[in-house]
Amino acid sequence: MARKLLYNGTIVTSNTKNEVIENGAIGIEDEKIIYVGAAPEDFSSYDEKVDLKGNILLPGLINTHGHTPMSLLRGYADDLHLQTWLEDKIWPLEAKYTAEHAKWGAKLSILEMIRTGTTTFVDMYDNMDEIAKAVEEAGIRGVLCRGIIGFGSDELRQSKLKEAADFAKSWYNGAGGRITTMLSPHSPYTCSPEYISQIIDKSVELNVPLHTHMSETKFEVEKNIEDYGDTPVVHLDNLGFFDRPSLVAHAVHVNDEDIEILAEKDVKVSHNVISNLKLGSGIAPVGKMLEKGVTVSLGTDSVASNNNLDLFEELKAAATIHKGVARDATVVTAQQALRMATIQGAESLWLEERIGSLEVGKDADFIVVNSNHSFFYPKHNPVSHLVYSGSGRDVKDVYVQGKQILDNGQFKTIDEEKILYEANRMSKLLS
Ligand SMILES: CSC[C@H]1O[C@@H](n2cnc3c(O)ncnc32)[C@H](O)[C@@H]1O
Ligand SMILES: [Zn+2]
Repeated sequence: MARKLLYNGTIVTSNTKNEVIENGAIGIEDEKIIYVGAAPEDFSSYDEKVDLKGNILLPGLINTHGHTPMSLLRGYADDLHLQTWLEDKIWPLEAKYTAEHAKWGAKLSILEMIRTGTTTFVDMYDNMDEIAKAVEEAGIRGVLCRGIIGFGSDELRQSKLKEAADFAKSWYNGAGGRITTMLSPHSPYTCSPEYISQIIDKSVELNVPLHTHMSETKFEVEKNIEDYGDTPVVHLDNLGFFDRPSLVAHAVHVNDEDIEILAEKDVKVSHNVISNLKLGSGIAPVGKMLEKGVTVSLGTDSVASNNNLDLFEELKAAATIHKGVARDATVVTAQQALRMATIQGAESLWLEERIGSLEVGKDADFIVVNSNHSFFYPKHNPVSHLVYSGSGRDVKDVYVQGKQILDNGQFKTIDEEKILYEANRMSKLLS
C-alpha cells in the first residue's frame, strides 16, 4: 500500500462547512483520502511527500453534460441558433461520423478536460464503447450514456435502445469503478412519449439513472405545449421520468410550476451557461432553482457550442451572469458556483459518497492549481480567485482515484501529440 502526503498548500475542501485550510495537507493511500487537515508534525508514515509550494488543492471539477466526440467540430458552426445549428450543420456532419471519429474526438475532449482540471464528466453520444475505452486508458472518470434520438423506423428505435441498454449494463462500474452509466433519450422533441416510456422502463430494469436535454429553448417549450399540451417538465413528469433518478441538461425556459416539480422530484439540473448563451437560447433561472432547493451543477455541453471544455470559464460565467440578470450581486456567490462544479456535480451523478469534496474516506480525485502568479495575488480569498480570476490553464496536477494523470502540465497516461494529430486528421475526413 502506497501512502503519499501533499503538504504546504491551501486546501479548498468543498465539505459541508466549505472549509479552506491554509498551510494544509492531504494524505492518500492508494485510491482513498486518509487525511485532510493542517500539515502533520510527523511525516514518517508516508512513503512519498509532495511540497505543494503554497498552491491551491481542490476537488477535481465535475462536468455534468457534454458530447466528447463533437470536439472535432470546434469552430465549424458558430453564431447560429440551436435548431439551425443542429438540423442544418451538426446532424448532417454527425451522419458521417464513424467509430474512429468518436474515438479521436473523445480523446481530444478528454485531453482538454484533464488539462483544465475536470476529473469526472458526463457524456451522451453514440459509439460509446470507444468513449469508455478512452476513459479507461486516460484514467479520468466518466458517467456515460448512449444518446438516443427516436427518429426513423421502429426497428431502428429498438436497436438503439438495445445498444444503449447493452452499453449501460456492460460498462456499469467499469474501469475500476471509474465508469458509471445512464440511459439517455436525447430530448422530448426527438423521442415520442411511447419511446420515452420504454426507456424509463429499461432504466427501472437496469437500475440506472436517466439523462436528457430539456427546456433548452423557448421554441422547444412552445412546440411541446403545442404537441402535448404541457411544458417539457410537466410532460416528462407525467411520463414518470422524474420518478427515476434523473439529470436534465439546460432547464433554461422553466416556469415556477416547473421549478416546483424539479425540486419536489429531486431532479438534478446541469447548467450549461456558456453553450446556452452562444446558441442564443437564454439564461436559466439558476438563482430561483437554488432558492427552491434544486441541485444545480455545471456542464459545458460540447465543444461545438462552447467552444472549449474549461469549467473555470463556466464557474465565472455562472457566478456573474445571474447577478446581472437579477441586478443583485448576492445571487450565485463564488462559493455556490464552486459547489456546483464540485460537490453538487457529484450529487447530480449520485456519486457524492465517493467524490466532490475532500474528506477522509472519499476517492482521491483532486487538482492542484498554480496560484503563484499575479492572478492569485494578493492572497485574500482562494475561492474568489479560483472562480473570478482563475483559468483552466492554471491547473498543474490532476489526480483521479489516487493516481496522478497530469504532472506539472504533462500528461502521464495519454499521448498528446498523437491525439492532436489524429483528431485533426479525422476532422478533415468529415468535410
Ligand atoms: C444522440 S447523441 C447526442 C446528440 O445531441 C446533440 N446535441 C449537442 N448539443 C446539443 C444541444 O445543446 N441541444 C440538443 N442537442 C444537442 C448532438 O449533436 C448529438 O446529435
Ligand atoms: Zn447537449
